[in-house]
Amino acid sequence: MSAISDEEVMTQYGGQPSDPSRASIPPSAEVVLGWNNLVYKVKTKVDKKDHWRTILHGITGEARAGEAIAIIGSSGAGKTTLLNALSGRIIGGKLSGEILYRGAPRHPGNFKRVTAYVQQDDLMHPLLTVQETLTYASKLRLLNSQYSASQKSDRVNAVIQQLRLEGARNTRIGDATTRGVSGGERKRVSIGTELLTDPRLLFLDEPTSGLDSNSSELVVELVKKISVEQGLATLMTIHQPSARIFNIFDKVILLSQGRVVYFGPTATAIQYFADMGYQCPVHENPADYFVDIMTLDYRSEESLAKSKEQVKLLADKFEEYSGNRHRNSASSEKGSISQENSAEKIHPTEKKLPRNNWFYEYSTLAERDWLNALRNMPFLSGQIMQALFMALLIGFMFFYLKHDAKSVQNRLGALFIIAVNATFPIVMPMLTLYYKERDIMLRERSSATYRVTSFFISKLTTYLPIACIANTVFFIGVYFISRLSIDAGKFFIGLATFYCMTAVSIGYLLMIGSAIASMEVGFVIAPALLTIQLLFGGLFANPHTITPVLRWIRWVNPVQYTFAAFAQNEFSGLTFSCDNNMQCYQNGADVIDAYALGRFTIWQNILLILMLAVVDIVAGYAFLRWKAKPKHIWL
Ligand SMILES: Nc1ncnc2c1ncn2[C@@H]1O[C@H](COP(=O)(O)OP(=O)(O)OP(=O)(O)O)[C@@H](O)[C@H]1O
Repeated sequence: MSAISDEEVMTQYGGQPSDPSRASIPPSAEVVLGWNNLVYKVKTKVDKKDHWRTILHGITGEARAGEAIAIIGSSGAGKTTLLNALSGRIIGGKLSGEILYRGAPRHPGNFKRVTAYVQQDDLMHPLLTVQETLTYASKLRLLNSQYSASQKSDRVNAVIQQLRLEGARNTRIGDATTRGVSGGERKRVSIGTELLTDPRLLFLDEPTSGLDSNSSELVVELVKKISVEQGLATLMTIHQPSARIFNIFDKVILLSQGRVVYFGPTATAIQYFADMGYQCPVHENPADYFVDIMTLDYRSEESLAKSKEQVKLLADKFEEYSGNRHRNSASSEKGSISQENSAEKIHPTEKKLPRNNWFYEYSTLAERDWLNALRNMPFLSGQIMQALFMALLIGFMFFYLKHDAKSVQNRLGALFIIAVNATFPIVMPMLTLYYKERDIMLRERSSATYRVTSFFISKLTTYLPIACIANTVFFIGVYFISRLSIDAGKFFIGLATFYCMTAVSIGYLLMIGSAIASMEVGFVIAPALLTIQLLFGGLFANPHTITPVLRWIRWVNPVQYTFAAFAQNEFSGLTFSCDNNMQCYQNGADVIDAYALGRFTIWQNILLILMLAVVDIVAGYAFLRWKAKPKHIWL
């Protein structure tokens, strides 16, 4: 990392940049992105009436190849909104104006291919190493028609080298609970996954937030260097950069209250403000000084009015300076009056992007999912340990069932608990995993990385076998310790029924996790619905006696079908010895009749369970598709 002394920094503002990598971009460099008179409004409520609040007021500018531009402003100035508008990621509200990519209107599908967006929070798989993260990203994002496997691997190595990640190559990403790479390295991996595709435009939202000054400087320096080397146009929002970081940028957009107060070379910013009477003190960080003079001062009514006036004056002066004032205000008016004429447009369907074939995508995702699952020891051991523990507990609770009258209740109890064990212990831990992975998927999908189907099927084919393995341990344990019918046919039919119930639970968790955006809400709804399944499962209340208003629940209750199948399977052919003078069930058929569990045959019950599994899985997929659908406003 090249070190710049503070004095050098100070002298550079008025003079020539000293580092060749920071040389000004030639004016002949291609304009990669141009934007003209961007106006963005959102609907808010004022005194219970709808009111359109303008967030961006007619913003104009351009980004050239090789140029790194900082968007600076105080909190709420509109930095992220501007970045999102330029990168095509605005959701809701009305956006008008013009954005051109290499002089032509953008097409959502094509634009995504040439842009990279690094979000503020780095959502990545914590158990994968840096190398694995980048390798899977390269497999998923680079087209097989353009890159061979070895070229993909070369690309990963090049990015690791460019972003100085060699030392962390084999370190896991980590998260709040597992130690992994440092914050700076994590940010660089995030940037690396975006750079793999060799984009023409790079957007970064607050890439230095949460990093110490050295890591922040390294991130910005590397981004600048890569921009120059690859002819990338880079735009990043940044909150009060240090003087050294400020100096790395070629240009700066100073935003206040959604208006541009300055857009131009970083090197001339000090002089520009000095000419207006705002001289940055010699030892003050210019970025701090600029943010200071363009921030509203809420300490008193008087100071607020004064600062508002100052911001207005600065923005007006800049409009005058840039020669855009007349055009901007005229079009801005037009934008605010005419909704119909605004360029607001939501593209529900994007032009089809070239993609790798479905099976390649699926197998890459499934490989990544299995790797993550096998490394997730707390989860895996938790699943197996709970299966073992519950098998022992329930097995010994109903230890060595006999064939007397008392065994009927115990047999029913054991069968019901087996059915229930395919619900809560499967759904709750896997739902936590699914929520995390779904969010990573939504992030990765926003860069058009892969299809929703390949993600969804990959999850299904990872979760289901893991749940079935844990459930097999449980089933074998309970079955033989409690000594349910020792008959191979009955054992395997019972196990098959149990697997079907497990499939319903996996479908159910995928449905809840896809339909309900918030994990907190999902964690309230999922157990509540499972409890209803349990209550109406056929053991606590006889289905025939339940009030007709609630009786329909049995039709959609997999626990009831599972319990009925288990009971028929277990009780068929059993006879019970009754004590003298005691009323009791003579045989299994009496039990099935008494509990109204014989409405459907075993195979019909299994079919109904499978149908419910399919309904849950299809509904889960439909919800996820709907969630993953881009809802961006496009210009
Ligand atoms: N969809 C929206 N609905 C309502 N208000 C919005 C919306 N989008 C942005 N805003 C408002 O616009 C202003 C600018 O938001 P933006 O996130 O762009 O600010 P920022 O400069 O990035 O701030 P920070 O540095 O705090 O992230 C804020 O006051 C924000 O509340």
